[in-house]
Amino acid sequence: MTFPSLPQDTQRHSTANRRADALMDEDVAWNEFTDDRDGEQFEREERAALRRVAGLSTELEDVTEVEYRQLRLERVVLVGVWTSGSAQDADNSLAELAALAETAGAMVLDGVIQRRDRPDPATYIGSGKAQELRDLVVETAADTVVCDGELSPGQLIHLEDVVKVKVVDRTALILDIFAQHAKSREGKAQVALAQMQYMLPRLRGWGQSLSRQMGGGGGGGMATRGPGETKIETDRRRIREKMAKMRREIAQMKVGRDVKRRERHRREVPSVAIAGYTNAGKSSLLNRLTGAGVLVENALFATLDPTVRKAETPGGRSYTLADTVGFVRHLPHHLVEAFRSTMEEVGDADLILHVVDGSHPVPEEQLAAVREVINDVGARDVPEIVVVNKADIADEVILQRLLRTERQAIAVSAHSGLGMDELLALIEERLPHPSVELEALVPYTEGALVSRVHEEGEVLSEEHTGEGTLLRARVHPELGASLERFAPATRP
Ligand SMILES: Nc1nc2c(ncn2[C@@H]2O[C@H](COP(=O)(O)OP(=O)(O)OP(=O)(O)O)[C@@H](O)[C@H]2O)c(=O)[nH]1
Ligand SMILES: [Mg+2]
Repeated sequence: MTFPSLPQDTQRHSTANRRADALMDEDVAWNEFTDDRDGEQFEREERAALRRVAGLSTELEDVTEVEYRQLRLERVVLVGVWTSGSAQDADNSLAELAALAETAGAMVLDGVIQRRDRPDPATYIGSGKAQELRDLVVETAADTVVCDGELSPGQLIHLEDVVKVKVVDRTALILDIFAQHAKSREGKAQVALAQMQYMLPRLRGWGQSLSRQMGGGGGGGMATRGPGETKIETDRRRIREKMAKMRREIAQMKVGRDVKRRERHRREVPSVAIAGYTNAGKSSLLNRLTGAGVLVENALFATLDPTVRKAETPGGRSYTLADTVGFVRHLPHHLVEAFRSTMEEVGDADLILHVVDGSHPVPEEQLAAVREVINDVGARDVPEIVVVNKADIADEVILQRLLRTERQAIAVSAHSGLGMDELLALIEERLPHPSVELEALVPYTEGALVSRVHEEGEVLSEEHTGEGTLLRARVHPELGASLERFAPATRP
């Protein structure tokens, strides 16, 4: 499946801004939400009931599938609540939501932002504004509203009641993109686990709606409980069982990866992890540095499965270079949890290349969002080089600002190759040095050992003598042990 390119449509953005202005005034009546039912709700209950039937009639695997297939969005309107920061921040956040929606395959028709202290506990935006949003939905013939945040199950339902089309939140959208992009068995399992975690509390919404429909609703025992609710209990239990099974499977897959990683450790091959915000150019950088041929796409989260490639410093030392999952602001917590084992690659690295898109209006926000996750997976102490990418199209002022404020930063372009030699030299400099320094006179019959010193260690000097190769080098302890017997006889 291919994804549409990111929104270049300035027309749409200006429409979105106008809309945003129109809705920007403080909504004073934010707590006027009441639970009055006026008959309109049946429409929503009907929709919920329809979705429910689709889920009921199939196996549990299909509940997940059905629910997420329905997220294949068509015509969407975006809505955000702006609680803090500048108007520009709010616009950027909505522009990012637009990019996410388009990556998921949706057509973005319009976007609105409401300024308020906090999201409305009942309907996310204020109830008055929700009505205006309903008008916008009708006017644009949208079939879905996407909210720029994580909504409670109740908020989703109440807002659906007002706008009368499907409402999804940022979390569901990101989960959906991840589900579309995961390729490996481990990646797919991780996403499925996160989806189930997200769905679990949201099944309750259907339960309430069904019990109301059935005239239930009280806290009665078995006898008064509607059949729908019983079914939901069964579903919940089965989802929990499936989640437990999934966790076990993921833990097993992790064992395989850990073994490989331990092997690299034993041989002390240094590891470099490429981390960074989604679409920053991480895969492009990996390709440029190693010719790896990893999928590059102008879409968010093109890469979900970590690719590890072998690379060499200009001096000939081997190291591994790993491409990783991109980060995004407000990455759903379930996903961080689910991808924890993958993210541990970053925590375990000897060096992080933190790639940031220099052509973004505020790259600092992306740097901060990524560092939050890096800290979260316990990689705080791993040395970092900030690689400011897309220098070919970046604003010079922003580039200079980043290079000034970041401790160790370098401007590059994965496209043009600008800065690559400097970056390679910098990586070599920052890689950890092997711990054993020694001198060895290796006979010419042991050429393989000399090659290993070049590949796995650092050669400080090399001299070809009558008796063999005289090396001064830094190597890891294991290789040091193999070289012990060739220690040159100490001269008097
Ligand atoms: N102009 C310019 N574009 C670049 C550069 N590097 C990458 N891009 C473009 O940026 C987009 C994203 O590149 P990727 O390498 O897929 O980014 P990524 O960080 O791996 O993205 P995800 O895997 O989706 O998180 C693609 O359209 C690239 O062609 C660069 O140096 N200059
Ligand atoms: Mg990528």
